[in-house]
Amino acid sequence: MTLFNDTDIFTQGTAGKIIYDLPDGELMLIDQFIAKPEADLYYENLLNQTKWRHYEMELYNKKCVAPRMIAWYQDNKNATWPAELMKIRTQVEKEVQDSFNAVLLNLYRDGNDSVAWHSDKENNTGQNPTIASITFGETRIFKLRHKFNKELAVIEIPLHHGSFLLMSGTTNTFWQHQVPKTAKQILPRINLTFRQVYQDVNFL
Ligand SMILES: O=C(O)CCC(=O)C(=O)O
Ligand SMILES: [Fe+2]
Repeated sequence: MTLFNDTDIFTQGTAGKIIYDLPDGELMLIDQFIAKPEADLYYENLLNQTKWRHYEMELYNKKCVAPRMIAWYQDNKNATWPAELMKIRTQVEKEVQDSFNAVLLNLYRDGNDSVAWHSDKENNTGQNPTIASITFGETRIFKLRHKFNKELAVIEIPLHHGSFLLMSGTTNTFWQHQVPKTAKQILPRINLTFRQVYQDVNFL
C-alpha cells in the first residue's frame, strides 16, 4: 500500500531569482521556476516515458559507463521531441530570451549516481555556451570550482524540484561543476540541460 506519492516529499526552495556574484562567469538560479504540481507531473512523465540509457565513454583508453542514465534530443536529428520537453524548452527560452536546439537528460537513480568535475565547453557548443539546467525530483548539491584560482571557495548550490540554473558568459571557460554522490537514501533526480549545438553530436 502506498501512503504517499514519491513526489509529495520533493521540496522546493524559496521562490525567486538569485544572481551569483561569480568571478569570471555568470550564474543565475530561479527556485520554483516550475511550480510544484507541474514539476510533479514532469517528474513522473520524464521518469517513466524517457528511453533512459547508459552512457559509455572512454577514460584513459578504457571504456567506462557513467554512473547515471542519459537521453538526448536534438533538432533535426533523432526522434521528435516529446511534448513535455518542448513545453519546458519554450518556457526556458522565454526566460533566457535565447534559443536552444538540444537537451541532455540525466537521471540520477539514487545517491550512487553522480557527475564528476567537468566543464560543458565542448567543441560542439562553441565558445562560452549558455547552459540552461532544470531539475525535477530529489534535491542534489551542485558544486562549482574555479579552474585556475584555487583561492576561490567551492560554491555549493542545492538544486531543488522545479529549479532553473543558468550558466552563461565565461562560466564554462573558467569553472568546472559536479554533482557528487551521497550516502543518503534518496529518490531519483532528473536534470535537463538545454544547449545550443553547432554540429551533430555523435556521442548520443
Ligand atoms: O545534473 C546536473 O545538475 C548537472 C549535469 C551536467 O553537468 C551536465 O549534464 O553536463
Ligand atoms: Fe555539465
